[in-house]
Amino acid sequence: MKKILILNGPNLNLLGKREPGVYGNQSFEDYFETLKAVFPDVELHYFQSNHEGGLIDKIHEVGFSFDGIVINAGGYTHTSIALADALSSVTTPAVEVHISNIHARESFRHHSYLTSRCKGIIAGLGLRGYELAVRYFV
Ligand SMILES: O=C(O)[C@@H]1C=C(O)[C@@H](O)[C@H](O)C1
Repeated sequence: MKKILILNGPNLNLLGKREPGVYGNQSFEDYFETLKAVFPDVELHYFQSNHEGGLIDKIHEVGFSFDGIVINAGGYTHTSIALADALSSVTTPAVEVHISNIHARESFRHHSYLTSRCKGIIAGLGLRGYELAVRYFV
């Protein structure tokens, strides 16, 4: 059975309440239940942290045994060389996801330190982007 980690960064614990016009009105916990039903034969794991080091530790934890990482690093996408290095340090491939279209937003969101360390990026498709990213690995 394929093992996939969905890794969410800062402020994504507030999905459903946080800027619903941008990020939607569904919590990730609710969405994750739907996602597990879409992929009954995949071992889906979900971890969220508001702390850069917590995200890095999780990448180290799964990065030599899991089949894929789906990462939405939130704001750390645009700032974290350490997270980019963590993705480069492990063998598990990653797909980057953003709920919003970061290229249609403020210019500071247009650059990602992570994309060059990922197989690809899905942005602007809402929570559906996570499903599409998991589908890449199964
Ligand atoms: O669209 C998203 O999921 C990303 C989520 C965030 O929290 C922002 O900091 C990013 O800039 C965009």
